[in-house]
Amino acid sequence: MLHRLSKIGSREPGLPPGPPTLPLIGNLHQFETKHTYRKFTEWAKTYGDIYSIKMGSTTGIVISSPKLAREYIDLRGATTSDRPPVYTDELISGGLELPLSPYGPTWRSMRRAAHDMLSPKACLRHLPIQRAESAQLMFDLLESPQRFYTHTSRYSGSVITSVLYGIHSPVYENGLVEKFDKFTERLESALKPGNSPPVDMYPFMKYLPEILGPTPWKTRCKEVRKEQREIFFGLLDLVVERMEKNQRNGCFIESVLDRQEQYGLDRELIGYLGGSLLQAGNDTTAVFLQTLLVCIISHPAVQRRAQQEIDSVIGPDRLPEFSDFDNLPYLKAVINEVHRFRPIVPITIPHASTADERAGDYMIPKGSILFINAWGIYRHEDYYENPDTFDPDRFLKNPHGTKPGVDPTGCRGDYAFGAGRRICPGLHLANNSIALNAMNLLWAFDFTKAKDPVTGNLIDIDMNALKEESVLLVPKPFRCEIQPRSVEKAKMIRMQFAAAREIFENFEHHMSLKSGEVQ
Ligand code: HEM
Repeated sequence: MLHRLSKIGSREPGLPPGPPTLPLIGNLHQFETKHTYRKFTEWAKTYGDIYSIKMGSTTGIVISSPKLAREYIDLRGATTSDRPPVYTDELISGGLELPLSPYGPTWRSMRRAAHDMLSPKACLRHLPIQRAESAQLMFDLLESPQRFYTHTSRYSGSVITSVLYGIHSPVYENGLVEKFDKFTERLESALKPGNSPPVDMYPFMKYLPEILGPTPWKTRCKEVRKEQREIFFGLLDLVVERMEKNQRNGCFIESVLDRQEQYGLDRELIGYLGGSLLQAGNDTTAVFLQTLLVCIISHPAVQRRAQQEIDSVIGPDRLPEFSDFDNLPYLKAVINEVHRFRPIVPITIPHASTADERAGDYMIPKGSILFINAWGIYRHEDYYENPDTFDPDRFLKNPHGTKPGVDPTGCRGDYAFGAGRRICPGLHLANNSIALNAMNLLWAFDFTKAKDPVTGNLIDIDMNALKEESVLLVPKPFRCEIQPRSVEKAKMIRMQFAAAREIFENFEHHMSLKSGEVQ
């Protein structure tokens, strides 16, 4: 027994190398949960593209090159697509939230249904919603530019509530999107590793506190579970109610309810399927758009060049169309560079292995946690010239943005969306939103640093100021100036927004239903 205890935390023979460990805790003392991606990237410079860390008795394998991500995650999907157990999530959602659910039949049924809404072809059907919502985003920015933060959040949330539940969210404050954002903060706090004992690494701790006294972290999980179920199943009931009143609008949950036997999903799973897509898709696009703004305001020459390209292809007399994006190589390069420079989920969501695997001379044991270090991949000096510099041109010189002569195996622009069988299923929907809004916003507005009212000096944006509580890299709200580029463009935006009413009406039936607290 003592011998077994003394081995906890130490690196077993055959594992890839890694930082020195301490008994019982392994490497846990060496990284804070807040900026794990930075520590993981620093270690990759010392221990290589694949190394191991110990977290108690659990083994973590950190992968920090495109080649190895392809080899171990993409190509070995059959054994590297599980998720590590998260006890707090089990208490909250019983493992039914798609992004954290174990790799198995339930995950497969949910993922198959999600694909029917999120495949590239299905996403073309969602473009009218995205166009209308983007028209509202531009209108909102004309009316109250200083609230660009909540406007982008409303955009992102309203697209996903419209596509999933057929619910347009016309305002942020006191509406469904704000309610859900606030709930997400409570959920993230309940799931945050430091906010509960490390029960996943030391499972006996699950039972200890109950013997010793109150367990506020468990109480918090129960409260979050109750709130989550009220939201998820409240939204599901709203769709059912609307269908009973013959007020269908072709949303995703309607089609899942129509085909629930074919998908093998009961009411419980449909509730969690819709809810987890809402959870995963609600704020991610907004965070990307906020990050894009941070980057272009801090790099005015990049903004000017993207606007010049848009002006030469689209001109001042019409708004951009989705099809214009193919003719805007520099804007595409800017978007790729934002994903590379600041992947908003910097170590993606950890995968877990379900069988022993060999990695060259090393062993990856079954049950290891696999970290795809997207931040480290995109900061890899063998692959990228000056990786810490924001430079969209790298993607014009090479489709992967890499240095000349680099082996392109595994090089992709979308590690920000993860890898393998768990890769983000929302990436096509997100990419369409990003393309549309990047074109619209840069066609319509100039984004500049704010001026200090006293000194008149321009106020720099601190690119490293991030919201502490989120698991995503979310820029802290920052000050900036947003001006329409001409009076004529402002007029066109107002007309486009007025025309969008026709689309929105179809997604506002819920406002006449009795469960009308959803706004
Ligand atoms: C810029 C926007 C987005 C980014 C950067 C992003 C990023 C990610 C990442 C890194 C993962 C983990 C992948 C892995 O485990 O390898 C993920 C998973 C997921 N994302 Fe996204 N995402 C975005 C937008 C969306 C949207 C709009 C939706 C929904 C419509 C969505 C739904 C999901 C779901 C359901 C999963 C879990 C997949 C699974 O475990 O099988 N995401 N996303």
